[in-house]
Amino acid sequence: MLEENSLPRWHIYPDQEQISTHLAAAITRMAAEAIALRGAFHLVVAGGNTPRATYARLPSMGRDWQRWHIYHGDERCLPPEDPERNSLMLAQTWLSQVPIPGAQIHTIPAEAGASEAARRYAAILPAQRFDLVLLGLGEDGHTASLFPGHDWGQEKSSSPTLSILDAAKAPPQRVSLSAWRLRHTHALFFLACGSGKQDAIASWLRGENIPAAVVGRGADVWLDKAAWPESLPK
Ligand SMILES: O=C1O[C@H](COP(=O)(O)O)[C@@H](O)[C@H](O)[C@H]1O
Repeated sequence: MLEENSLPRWHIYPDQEQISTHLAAAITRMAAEAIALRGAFHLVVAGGNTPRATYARLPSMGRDWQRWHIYHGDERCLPPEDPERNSLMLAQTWLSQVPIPGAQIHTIPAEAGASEAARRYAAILPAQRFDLVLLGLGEDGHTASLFPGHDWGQEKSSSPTLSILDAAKAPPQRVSLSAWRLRHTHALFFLACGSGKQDAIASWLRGENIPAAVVGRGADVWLDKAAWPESLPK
């Protein structure tokens, strides 16, 4: 269970190849545990580029696909066929190759615009905790589409989905699950690879008020050596 006040656990791997293999194995293990305990696996997926290699390993490692339910942590407000859509990346790397029922793949209808899509997505989210939330890390410390200097929806009373109209990273219009909804989960993983993530990791370790640190209290953080700040011991 996610501890409100505990520190993250840092898991450092030599390279992205190894991290992807171990992370895909951990996801499929958690799926098997959730299915054995609760009959289903409710997973929130990260967008961006970093998780591609992990997702590409899942078709050959996962099983019981009929019991998987997929949600997005965030989406960019672009047409569904735009190469920058997180849903397209997920379909191309993983979901088109496995028999998860279409009704259990919950894409954010971001092409409808941020406000409308956030409103519609809030209505389909389950009341119970997710089993696993997988998140990425932006170079500025953002996670999902929760950006520094914005409202992250940390309160239980906040809307579970947020519409973002002026994101610091393109495209400016996005939809994100709130910080509270992302933390309403049995387990929380972050994935960060590459030297571009060093500054964000250093801010997190210094205890700065960045979205990843706020959402990631008590999380497991999977990273490669290149993402670990050079000034700190590995
Ligand atoms: O814009 C986004 O950025 C983060 C990080 O992406 P990456 O390409 O650096 O891995 C991602 O986790 C988020 O889902 C995405 O929409």
